[in-house]
Amino acid sequence: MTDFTPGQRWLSESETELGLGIIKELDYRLVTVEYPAVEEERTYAINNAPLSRVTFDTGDTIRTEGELELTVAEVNELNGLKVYMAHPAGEPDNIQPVPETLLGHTLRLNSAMDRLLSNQLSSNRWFELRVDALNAHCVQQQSRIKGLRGPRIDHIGHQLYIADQVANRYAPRVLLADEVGLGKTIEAGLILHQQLLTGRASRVLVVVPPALVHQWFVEMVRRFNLHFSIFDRERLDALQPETSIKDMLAQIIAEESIAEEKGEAPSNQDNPFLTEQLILCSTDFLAECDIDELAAADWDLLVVDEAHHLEWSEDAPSEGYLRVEAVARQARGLLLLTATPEQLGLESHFARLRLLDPDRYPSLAAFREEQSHYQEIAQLAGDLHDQPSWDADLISRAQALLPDMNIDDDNREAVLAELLDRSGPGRVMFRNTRHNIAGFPLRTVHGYPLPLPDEYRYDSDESLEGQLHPESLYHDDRWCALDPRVSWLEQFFKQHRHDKVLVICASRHTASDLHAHCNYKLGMNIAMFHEDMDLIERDRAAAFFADEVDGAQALICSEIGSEGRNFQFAHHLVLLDLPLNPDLLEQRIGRLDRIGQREDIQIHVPYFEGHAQEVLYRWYHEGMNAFEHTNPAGHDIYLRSRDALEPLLSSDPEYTAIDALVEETRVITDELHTLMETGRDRLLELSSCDSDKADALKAALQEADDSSPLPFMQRVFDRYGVDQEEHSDTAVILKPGPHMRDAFPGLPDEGITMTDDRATALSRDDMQFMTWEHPMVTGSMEMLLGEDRGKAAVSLLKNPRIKAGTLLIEAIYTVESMAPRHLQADRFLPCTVIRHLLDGNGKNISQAISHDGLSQQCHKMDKPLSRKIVSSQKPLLEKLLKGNEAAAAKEAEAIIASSLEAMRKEQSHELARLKALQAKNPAVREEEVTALENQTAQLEKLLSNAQCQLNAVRVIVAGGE
Ligand SMILES: Nc1ncnc2c1ncn2[C@@H]1O[C@H](COP(=O)(O)OP(=O)(O)OP(=O)(O)O)[C@@H](O)[C@H]1O
Repeated sequence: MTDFTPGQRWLSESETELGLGIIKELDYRLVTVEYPAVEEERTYAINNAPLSRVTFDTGDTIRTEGELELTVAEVNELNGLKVYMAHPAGEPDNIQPVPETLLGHTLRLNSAMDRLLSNQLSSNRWFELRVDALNAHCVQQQSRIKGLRGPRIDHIGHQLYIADQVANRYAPRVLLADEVGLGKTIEAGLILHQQLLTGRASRVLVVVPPALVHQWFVEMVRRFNLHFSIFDRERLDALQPETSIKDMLAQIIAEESIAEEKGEAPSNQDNPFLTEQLILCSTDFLAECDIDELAAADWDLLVVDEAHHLEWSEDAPSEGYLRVEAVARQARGLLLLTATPEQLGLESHFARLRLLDPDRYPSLAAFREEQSHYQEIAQLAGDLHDQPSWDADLISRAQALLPDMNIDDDNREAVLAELLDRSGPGRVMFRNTRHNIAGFPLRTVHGYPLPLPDEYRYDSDESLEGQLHPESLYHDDRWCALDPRVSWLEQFFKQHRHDKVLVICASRHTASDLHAHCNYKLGMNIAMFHEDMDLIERDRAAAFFADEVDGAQALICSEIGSEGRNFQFAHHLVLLDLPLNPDLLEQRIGRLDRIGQREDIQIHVPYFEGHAQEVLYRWYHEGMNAFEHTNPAGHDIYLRSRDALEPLLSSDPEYTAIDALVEETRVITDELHTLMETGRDRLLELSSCDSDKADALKAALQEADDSSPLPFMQRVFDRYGVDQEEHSDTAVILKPGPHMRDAFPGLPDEGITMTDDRATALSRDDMQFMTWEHPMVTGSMEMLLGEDRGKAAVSLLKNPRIKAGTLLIEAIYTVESMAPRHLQADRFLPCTVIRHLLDGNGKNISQAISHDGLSQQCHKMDKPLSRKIVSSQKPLLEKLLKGNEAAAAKEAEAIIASSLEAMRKEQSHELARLKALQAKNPAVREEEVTALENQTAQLEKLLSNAQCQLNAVRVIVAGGE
């Protein structure tokens, strides 16, 4: 077993990018290593920790924490720790003791050169595979469309645009508010995928209504390869260690008293939410769990779906809102999803925006005030967007709204972005509408007036609920026998025998009575979906409805079926009653009117004549045209027509009064639509999608699809012993081969079928979609690059035009910064490859001969001969490689300088924005400005210290023909 001593310096063999580790803790089984350069820790099993001890010998150069470079003159050891006696170059008398604990945390490794010179050689093929993996890794890291190419989705412009805008942000906080069914879940998935793939996030909590837990879980695995753990009460109980109450109390008291002594919050180490990185839970679970514990679980991103339920008012914020707020305050990033952000009114909408960006939205009064200027801003933003010229009038209007900004000819785009950000809903909210996306199916409504049965003639003092849903006053299903909607539905099912029909009604009692009636009395086979069923029953019902061959013709669901679910395979929607809330109506229609719907949508509304139901039907249809078109102003229309509407919902409304209501509603609708189209919605349209950029993204993704990883992976499979079998033109079957020594990333024992063709992947859920972002591909690249194989090789060059015996060196350097993940330094400096090809005089001739061209002529050289060549040429090889270090470093300097420039530009822009907000809003604290400045200083230091390392080297000896 290896002997570890706290304080010793070790290097992770598989993750050298962590820098020089320091042994922090040990027990009989585990060793914990701290990596100060990246502020991370790892714990390994002692008996197979992938660690190498780092020590230095006399004559070596060491670097101290304070970046002092010293030459080792003598090495001493004290209690298992090295103490280096070292001096600055050229000052041999100035000896200073340097305990190894004080060594710098980054390490300039030259393992490729060391391996070459010590004759630890790999074959030519391993070298080529390593270089190809390295190049591919760098291309992926530098790609503009990183994170967008792997998901199994169609390329839809507005989604890609939003994902691209948001995913590249540091700890994004946004409201995804596209209209119903336009793909908010997909946008959130794209953002998560990108953030996780780049390491910007690693801990994610997703909270969704109970009815959507399973759908989210499946969608995340199927489309994004993201495996969430579902947390519920049972899982939490199972995670709690069995402790007696006495032990538990003793433990709590002990922890609290220690924490109190140290003035700290209680320890997080038993927090059950830290046991998984990706957690999915329902809003019900959120309502009952220990919210402090959940909030303390160090989330990089919190995602809340159907966020319109977070109700808030200045005096009485809802419990649900407060709980989300508790987690959102501590989580670094936050994504809120809702198609109907104003469903519960402006206050709640404001409160959600404030959760996202408290600096930008300090008070409700200021928000109201800001909204009143939207038209003026939208006018200017629209002119900036539409007009080619940048005339004096436009400049002076822009200057008036952005007084602190330097406005000139070159920064038109920046001015528009700044305007949308500071004065419009800009950076925080995205909303795409059917109005700005072409290609959606038509919606047609069919009203069916039916006679009101005498049994439903209630007094006018009956509750609104009773008037709207007369069947709800029955305690059993007798109403089914007398309600003409039921016999109408029966006929409807018969006439549409071959169509799928979704039936939505408000209450679970109505749904289950109707279901029982259709199934047991009429002998039909219909599915049901309501809140009293457990999650598994509901998902089974939805799957039964979706089944094209043996499935149910219809699904009858209560209001919970109107949110989030995907039923676009049906195009007939029956609304057995109508909700009072226009946004809820939009949610209902949205089950069918969503991406993937291929037919025009038929909405069927049976209603009672001369009854509240007719009032609602006409109010929606004739007053605001809400069935056939999405209605962005629904909530406001409701607020303004409520006083005229509600009295008519009691019994026997006058027709003249209904006509008047309809007319009044039409006027209000026109007015509000015009206001929105020229104000808020125009601003949102400008900030939510830029079609040129979306088209460019689609084109880039198409190009990326054309460069499949399959040829590279086939070489990897060969090297690691994975069996490959052709499945079809576009797919391959992979299985562990008999000679495979270790597990291969992402390859199950029973094998897997993969396709690199997007269309096949979209139609075949049983296949994995192989892209450069698939976990099998990223995992095998990580495995390959973490190995020593391929770092040093010797090969034989067969080219008749090159004299036999000619020696070349192909040196592959990488430039990378070593920085804590939270700084995301790779935004500015992604891993970059520098290739030099040296001739025998040390001249770099890489421009003349490419790596691929050279590789075609490079062949295997047998091991004994390779070793002989290295041994005999060692001084020359060392001289050439050491001599070239300065040239490589110079090239790296230019790369580092441009990364520094990009970083300074971006950080100063952020700082200017924050200061501008601060001027407008005293809630922007000085500490935030200081934090940003500190972050910039840290990035400045870390990027300046980025290293250029020899990552792989090949000696090439020409051998004639
Ligand atoms: N890019 C895409 N490729 C393939 N399918 C997609 C894509 N975008 C959306 N879909 C499908 O369209 C449907 C609607 O998408 P999604 O559920 O993300 O919409 P939403 O805006 O979240 O809906 P809601 O407003 O109802 O919550 C889903 O079935 C989804 O799988």
